[in-house]
Order: sequence, then structure tokens, then C-alpha cells
Amino acid sequence: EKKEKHATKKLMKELAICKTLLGEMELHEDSWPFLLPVNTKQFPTYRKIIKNPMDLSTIKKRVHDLTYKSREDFCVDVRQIFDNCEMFNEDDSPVGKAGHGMRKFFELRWAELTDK
Ligand SMILES: Cc1ncccc1N[C@@H](C)c1cnc2ccsc2c1
Repeated sequence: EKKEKHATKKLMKELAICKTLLGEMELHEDSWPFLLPVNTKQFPTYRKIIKNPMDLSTIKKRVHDLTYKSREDFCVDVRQIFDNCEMFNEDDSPVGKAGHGMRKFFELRWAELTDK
């Protein structure tokens, strides 16, 4: 059991990092396009082009539901948001620019929060 307790403690620490980062991203001025799932009525082609839709509210639910088994699982979903954004939006569009800004912010903070 000792090993198990250790793993659980490690996961809890990692999820705390994810919660911190998620909170900071939600407050970021460039987060507005990513807060909720893209509305397919507003963007009918979206589901055709984007195979793995992802957004911050979905990630928040997964953190809360303990879906993530490591901070890496969390990171994969966050990066999916920005990859989808680049796929669907022009770089110089408002949403495209917001995606680049958010990715920059995330990657910097992610590196800072990684154990030195
Ligand atoms: C991230 C993303 N990628 C592709 C399409 C949309 C979005 N975001 C939605 C929220 C969005 C983004 N921009 C606008 C502008 C008017 S409604 C609306 C909704």
C-alpha cells in the first residue's frame, strides 16, 4: 500500500498544479474563445474539420472528476485546444491571435511549474 499512497500523493500534487494553471488561463484576457465548447450551430463546419474538440470547461470537469492520471494527460488536452485553434483559424484572425497568445502563456507557466 505504501507505494499506492505515494502515487496518490504525487497525483494530488500534480492535480494542484493543473488547477492553478487552469485558473490562470481562465483569467487570461485571451481565453474568451476557449472557455466553452465551440458552438456547432454557429460554426457548422467545425466538427468536420476538428476531430478532437477541446475547451477549458471540459478540462475543468476532467480535473474535477479525476479523469487525469497525471499532469501530462492534462497537458495533452490543453495543447489540443491550441492545435484545434491553429487548424481552424487564420493566424492573424482575432481567435487565431488569442490561441497563439494563450499557448505562449501556457507553455511558459507549464515550464515554470515543472520540478527543477
Ligand atoms: C476557439 C474557436 N475556434 C473556432 C471557432 C470558434 C471558436 N471559439 C468560439 C467561442 C467563438 C469564437 N469567435 C466568435 C466570434 C463570434 S461568436 C464566436 C465564438
